Amino acid sequence: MIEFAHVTKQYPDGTTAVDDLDLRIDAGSFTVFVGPSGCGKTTSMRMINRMITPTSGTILVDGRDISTLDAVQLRLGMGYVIQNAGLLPHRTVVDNVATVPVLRGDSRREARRAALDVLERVGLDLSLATRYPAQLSGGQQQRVGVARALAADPPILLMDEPFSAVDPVVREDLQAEMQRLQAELNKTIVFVTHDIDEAVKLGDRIAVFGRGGRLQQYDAPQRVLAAPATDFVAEFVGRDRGYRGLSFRGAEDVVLHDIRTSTEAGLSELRLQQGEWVLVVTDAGAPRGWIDVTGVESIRAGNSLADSTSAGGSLFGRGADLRQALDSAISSPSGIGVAVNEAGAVIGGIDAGEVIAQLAEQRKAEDQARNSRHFDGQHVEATDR
Ligand SMILES: Nc1ncnc2c1ncn2[C@@H]1O[C@H](COP(=O)(O)OP(=O)(O)OP(=O)(O)O)[C@@H](O)[C@H]1O
Repeated sequence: MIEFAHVTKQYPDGTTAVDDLDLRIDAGSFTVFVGPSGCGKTTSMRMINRMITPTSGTILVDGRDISTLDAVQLRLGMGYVIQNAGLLPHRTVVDNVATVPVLRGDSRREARRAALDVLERVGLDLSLATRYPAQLSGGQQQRVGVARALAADPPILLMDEPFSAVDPVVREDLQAEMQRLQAELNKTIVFVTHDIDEAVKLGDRIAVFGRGGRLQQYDAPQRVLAAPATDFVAEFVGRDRGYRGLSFRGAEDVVLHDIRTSTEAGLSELRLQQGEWVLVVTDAGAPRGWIDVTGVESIRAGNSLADSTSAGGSLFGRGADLRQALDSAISSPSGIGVAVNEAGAVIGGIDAGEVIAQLAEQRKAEDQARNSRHFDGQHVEATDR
């Protein structure tokens, strides 16, 4: 467990970067520090590994005041990942990852063998292990950065905007990888980002920092979205917080309808009215794109399938949430969101109205549950009297 008790950091020029921070981070939790630029997230994180010393207050790790511990020993128990990975340019990937275990006293051979295991664990192709960092993509470098931080198997992982410099698609991959790794490793992770979507996606709890280094709210992400503690938090999480909140609601109760589908070979038989859409699928049932009457005419005129169909919207599968289901419907040219099974074959569709109806049902059930709790409370009070 990591505890901040009345921690303040003032820089020599008088800037208060962190103001009276009180925070308890449970062991094994994924905690995200989020907030706009300059609100003290990085300063707070760097005080955990003593790269920065607080002006006042105490930080405890597993009950021990870190100012009384040896800084080098302390850091050996904390992996540290930064933006752009911070790899040593003149060392190969495998030697970058082996750095800390070697410092800790492992033999180079042992450390390299362990490094290869960790590289595999973070999803890096082992053929890249003998390359130098400059010969990797940004996303690959970031995976190596995570592997390096994990190499000495520290109980705590500090990650400072680790995915900010990579493109959105790679970033989603890395986020998914982090979620998978955390489920496997159960580390205490502190993660800094200014991106509320990233915070909501990754955090068990998120700490929202405001201007002047003051903590505004420390809560589960769904609570931050549903009940912002201050106007600042409401403003920071943005106007579409209701939409983001959909990601905490499962789509398993949404009823799927049959969708009209056709294989490419079947298209010549197709008779469509204006405004009707058919989903073109492979022989195995995987979606290839939507086609309407204009597309069918285009096929008959000899154009290719790709030139005659509209690319499908996002797909959703088992375990999807309402946000993914709604996005699938909204992004689909036909207005129908497509659900697929694990093999990628179409199992049905929904329209946006049905997702909204599902949301209303879930809310009604929650209201009823809340009301029945109130009644129970009154009942207890009445009999107590
Ligand atoms: N060495 C320093 N000397 C003086 N002021 C500093 C120093 N380092 C940071 N600050 C100031 O402290 C405040 C908090 O900075 P910090 O880097 O912790 O914020 P942050 O929330 O991590 O921001 P960002 O997201 O931009 O990295 C800012 O006003 C910053 O300018």
